[in-house]
Amino acid sequence: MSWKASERLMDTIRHYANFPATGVSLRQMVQFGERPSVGTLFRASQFLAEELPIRLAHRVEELTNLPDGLNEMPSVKKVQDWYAQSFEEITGLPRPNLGRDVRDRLLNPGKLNNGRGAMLSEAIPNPSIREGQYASSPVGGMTNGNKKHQGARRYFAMVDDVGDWPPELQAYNSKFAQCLHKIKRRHDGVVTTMAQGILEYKRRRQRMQIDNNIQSFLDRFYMSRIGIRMLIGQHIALTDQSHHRDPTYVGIICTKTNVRDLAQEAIENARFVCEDHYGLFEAPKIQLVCNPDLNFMYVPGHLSHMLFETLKNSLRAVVETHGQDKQEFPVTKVIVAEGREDITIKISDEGGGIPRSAIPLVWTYMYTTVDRTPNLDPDFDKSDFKAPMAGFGYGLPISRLYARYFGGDLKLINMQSAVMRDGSSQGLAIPMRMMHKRLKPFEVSERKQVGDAESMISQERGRLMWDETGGEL
Ligand SMILES: Nc1ncnc2c1ncn2[C@@H]1O[C@H](COP(=O)(O)OP(=O)(O)OP(=O)(O)O)[C@@H](O)[C@H]1O
Repeated sequence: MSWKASERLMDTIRHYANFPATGVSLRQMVQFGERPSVGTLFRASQFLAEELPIRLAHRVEELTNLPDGLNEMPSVKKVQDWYAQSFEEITGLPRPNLGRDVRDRLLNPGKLNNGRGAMLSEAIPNPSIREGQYASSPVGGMTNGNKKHQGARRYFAMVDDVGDWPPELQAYNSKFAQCLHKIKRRHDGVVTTMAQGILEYKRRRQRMQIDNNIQSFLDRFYMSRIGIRMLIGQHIALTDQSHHRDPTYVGIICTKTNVRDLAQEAIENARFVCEDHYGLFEAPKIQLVCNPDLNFMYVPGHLSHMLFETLKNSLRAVVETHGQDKQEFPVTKVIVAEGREDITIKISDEGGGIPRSAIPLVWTYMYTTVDRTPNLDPDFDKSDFKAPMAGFGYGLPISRLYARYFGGDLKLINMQSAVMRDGSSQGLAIPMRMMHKRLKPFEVSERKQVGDAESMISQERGRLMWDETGGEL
């Protein structure tokens, strides 16, 4: 029998939705170091045991209140049930009964930092996000900028670790991590199931596109999901100390993410999917220009996702513009620029670009130029799921959320053009192309330049310490 939320549970969820979420900065996440102690992990578990239900409750509330019958779509209801069920599991997990001395010790920051522990300075707001851009207002009208509340709970707190901790702490830590693991699995299919829900809605209402309301709901919803999964993934990885880990990792954050290696891997994956999809002997080539020693602190999984999605788009555009039966395709270029403050990855292809009128649409969910959206059957998010070449219209908007999540951005610079048969005007120098594209897009297309879309992923380096999204996630 399928799970169903009781009225009592829904009441509790409504209560939690009154509280604002507390943002956690990347810097706080890496303060745990490679091997956090039982006490420190326990404090983090306590924080998450409150924070995650608050975030989940916001999502349940939002899903319940979706307009125009979207909340009634079977797939939307399914997602809502997942959130409610996960809420129930976390809040229902029995906490250990701790003696006074243990509780005091947990609050004692230890000897680090002159006895003040490793307390962190305030996170600064995420520069890529306007205040409240992805925030939903808590039901009771409290604002997200509720500093008093935010200051009261801390994700990272170093505790006095001299001596042993009672076994209940360790047992709770691993129970909590197991619970998070199960939740993470349950939510694997959220993006695709929501996509299915939007499809159901579009069919039912005979809509071609979704409106602004739904678009901003989805932006908030997926951004929140990135935050929740980041916290869950990080906590599971920190708790799992069973195997010897790479010393450059703190949880799922790599303090030395090597951009070239990641880009190379994404190129191979995207080319492989492209060959497979179009039945090509060899996918169009991709040239990578990157300093091999370029490292920065980041979540490698996020960067891989953005690169893979944008590269797939470029390859698809190149193949479809020039024809599947071509022997040689124009080379797509991936150029990684290392500035003092930013790392920018520019992907330029010669795949025909995007009509100007469609540019605003590429950022909307479910906009795709693929004729037939791949079938979304309920089990397709299982591990044998093969990444499709394209078709959901999720690649760009979700990748941009990933970029913004830690203060970066993803931009598309477009120069739509007809393909010149002789290909004579290829190969304009990049700085010029940039200038043309930014300042005089029409002039470029009048020249019928064969050089078409650029995706730019940028991330600020070095100072990655802001709140996930200024508090809401
Ligand atoms: N480099 C590009 N050149 C030309 N058109 C592009 C390029 N990148 C994206 N587009 C257009 O933007 C649309 C939306 O892209 P997006 O990545 O969001 O979705 P998709 O590729 O269609 O599907 P998926 O969700 O599976 O990635 C594409 O269908 C395509 O028409």
